[in-house]
Amino acid sequence: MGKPAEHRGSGERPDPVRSFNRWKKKHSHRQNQKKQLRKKLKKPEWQVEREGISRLIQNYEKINVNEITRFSDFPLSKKTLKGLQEAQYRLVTEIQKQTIGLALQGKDVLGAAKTGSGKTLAFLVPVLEALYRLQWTSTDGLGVLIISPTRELAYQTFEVLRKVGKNHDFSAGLIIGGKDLKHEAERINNINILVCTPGRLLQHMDETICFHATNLQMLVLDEADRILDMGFADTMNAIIENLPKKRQTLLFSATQTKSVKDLARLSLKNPEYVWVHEKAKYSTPATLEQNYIVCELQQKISVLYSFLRSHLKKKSIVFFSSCKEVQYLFRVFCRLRPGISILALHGRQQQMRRMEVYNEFVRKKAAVLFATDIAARGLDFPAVNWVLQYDCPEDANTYIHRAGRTARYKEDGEALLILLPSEEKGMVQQLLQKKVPVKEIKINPEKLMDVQKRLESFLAQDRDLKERAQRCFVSYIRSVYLMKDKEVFDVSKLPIPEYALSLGLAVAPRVRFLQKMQKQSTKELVTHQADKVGEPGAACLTNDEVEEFRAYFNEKMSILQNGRERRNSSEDRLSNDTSDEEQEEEEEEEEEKLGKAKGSQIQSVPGATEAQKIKEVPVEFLDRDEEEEDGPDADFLKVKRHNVFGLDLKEKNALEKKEPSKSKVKKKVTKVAEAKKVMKRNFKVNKKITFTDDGELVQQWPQMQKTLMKDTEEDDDTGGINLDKAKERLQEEDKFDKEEYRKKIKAKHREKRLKEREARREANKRQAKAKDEEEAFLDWSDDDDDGFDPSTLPDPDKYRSSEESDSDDTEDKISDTKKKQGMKKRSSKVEDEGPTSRNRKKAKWETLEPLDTGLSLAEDEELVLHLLKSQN
Ligand SMILES: Nc1ncnc2c1ncn2[C@@H]1O[C@H](COP(=O)(O)OP(=O)(O)OP(=O)(O)O)[C@@H](O)[C@H]1O
Repeated sequence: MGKPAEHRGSGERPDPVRSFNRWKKKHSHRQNQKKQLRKKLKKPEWQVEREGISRLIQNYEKINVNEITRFSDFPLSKKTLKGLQEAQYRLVTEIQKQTIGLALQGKDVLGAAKTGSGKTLAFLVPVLEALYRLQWTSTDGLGVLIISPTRELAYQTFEVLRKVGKNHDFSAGLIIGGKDLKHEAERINNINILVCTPGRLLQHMDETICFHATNLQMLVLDEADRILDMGFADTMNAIIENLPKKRQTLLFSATQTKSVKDLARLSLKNPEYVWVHEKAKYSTPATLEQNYIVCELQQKISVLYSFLRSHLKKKSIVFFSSCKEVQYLFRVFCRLRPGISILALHGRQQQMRRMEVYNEFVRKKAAVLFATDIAARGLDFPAVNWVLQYDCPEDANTYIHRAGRTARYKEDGEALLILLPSEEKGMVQQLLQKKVPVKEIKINPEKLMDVQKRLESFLAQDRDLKERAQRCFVSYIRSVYLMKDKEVFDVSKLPIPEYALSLGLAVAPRVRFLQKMQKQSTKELVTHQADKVGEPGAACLTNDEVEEFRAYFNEKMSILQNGRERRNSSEDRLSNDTSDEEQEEEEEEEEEKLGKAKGSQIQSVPGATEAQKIKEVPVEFLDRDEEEEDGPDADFLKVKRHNVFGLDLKEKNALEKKEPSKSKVKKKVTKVAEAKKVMKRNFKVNKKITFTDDGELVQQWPQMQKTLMKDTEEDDDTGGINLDKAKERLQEEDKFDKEEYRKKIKAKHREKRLKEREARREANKRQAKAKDEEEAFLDWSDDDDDGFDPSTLPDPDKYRSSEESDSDDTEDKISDTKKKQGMKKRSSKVEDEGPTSRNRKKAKWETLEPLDTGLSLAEDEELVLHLLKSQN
């Protein structure tokens, strides 16, 4: 093949193998020559890299934001671009487009963009490029510090960094606490890019000897406004003190801080402020549908349950205001079995558990995550359909971050906010001001499932769960009480007893801070009134004014009074800080006084069943099959589009107000009135009676007064405490007790003497029998001598005191006396023995106190004479 036909026949065909070998030789020679030439011309790798870097730096100035659509349009290193491509990031988002260029140019940047818009890459790409530019190595130490407000967010950022930076040679570390500090300290010095939480970082700055940040090139604050707010202020100040002033700083958040003070603290140099959605109509993603419902506090659990039942195939996050709420409701909902897997994430969990939950929720397709605000910022759980804000967020910014856990990067999502009637006005106003488009929707009352009874039964069976419910109760009320925005959060408007019932608690636990608040407001009121009275020319209070004051006071204090009433139940006592019992007692005393001052204004807690009735009005009980699917319940919130039933919760509540239930119109009963009622009926409250073995009745509580004074009956009718009378009565009681005690002791002594006499008589009889018996006894005493231990002897002092204190021990003491008599006998035997042994025994006995037989002197003498006689 390949040769002309005429040559074939002639036989001069060249050998193809030979010609190939010839060609091969030539070719390889040429290749070798080329190689050698290239080798001569080739620059070292570092040099090539450096040249590449300088080309990149030159291109930084040429970056034109308008021309950028892809990451590759930026002058980025091949290693970074490769990492981005491998992670499927090609097109840039708006915040990435606008900030990466500025950051590459070495400027300080404040970047703000809606949730889920890709801020993480907007700072990670410049981070990698910054160190690449400087050809950073592990020996150069810490080059970039990325601070996140929560452990989960730091972990997530670290994971993204690992993904996009995998082609670089830098070392990256995650320092978030919950792990061994020593273990971290060993590695921290080799880390080039450190992702951390503020607290743990400061701990290392303080405690890890070799750790320093003197070479730091860049500081990144993710969720900057959160990190710079009051909660982290001190920690951040301390961290910043340890950082070099000459560095680049990047701040990112969906809700940006503009506080000049904060920025000055961070020593930013002419920062570039980039708020990509500043001119957008809304501050939340366009793909996020946002609604709110208004419902009573006591209905919330049922609303949540009904919501979950109607979204069984969705992925949702439910936000609560406190860890203890999450802890309790997580347990309760697991028991309620709504038909969807439930997870809980809060700050009181162990770090390992937090990570497990985080990863589990990332993996799940349909699940619900009960979380506190630690999950509100930055977390990027994939494909979350719903965000339900069970408790009203602290402010509009918190709302934006929470809601932003759904509808991320071009995805759809829905957010539902549950508001109490008292929170609605203030919160909705704030949201609208922040350009958050929220609409009110209604719950379909027919789909609302009441779970209170089930909760009650869970709590009746499980004491631990009950305690959790109590903690949840206090914790929620405290969270409302501590909120800064008093226009939205008014603790005095919370229906406390009804809320307790809705958690399954029959009695609302005591809430100490409310009591303190009560005291404070009382003081304020009193001073206010006193000022009024003290004013020159101020008229004395009229009856109307007194009534007005009462009404005002009543309204303000009703919650606190309810709390105090409940506190009387010892079983349901729940103290927030149980450290100071005395103080508690003082407080109780003061409150007693306060109670007296308030007189008949004290409002009683509505009975459990009554409150339940009120609560149950708008709720329909639907006993549904646990395993029911999405279908039948799916229209739980559909009424947002059409209020098909023409009746919403608000209207129902209004109806309720028009036709108040019996419990509502019921006259308020004061403690005094209740006590009088009880007395009239001649009841004895809280009386504990036990029966002795002989069937005798013994009243254990309240302790019976033994010295009944004649005027007791009269006194009781007057109500209150007459201190003088009480004192007298106590003294009388004291005398009576002493007298009784003396009698008891005398009787005991008498009994003892009789027994002794009896014993002596017996002994006389026996002596008369024979001397042999006596010798036998003495022999036994001698045999036992070696094993004798003086410590077994009764302590005469003890004997005396115990004799006085406990009559039940009489028998033992008598036997002790007998032993002592035995000892006396033994000692007389010792007299008969040789000098050495006698001395030894003596040494033993010398340590003993003179024995007290418990007999009178005459009787003792008689006994001794008798014994001597019998020995002779
Ligand atoms: N250029 C991109 N191309 C494709 N996906 C991207 C890009 N940038 C970011 N994403 C994806 O968008 C999602 C949201 O990104 P990111 O978590 O950075 O948002 P964020 O703005 O920081 O949100 P938040 O304000 O809630 O913290 C992530 O899943 C991320 O992988």
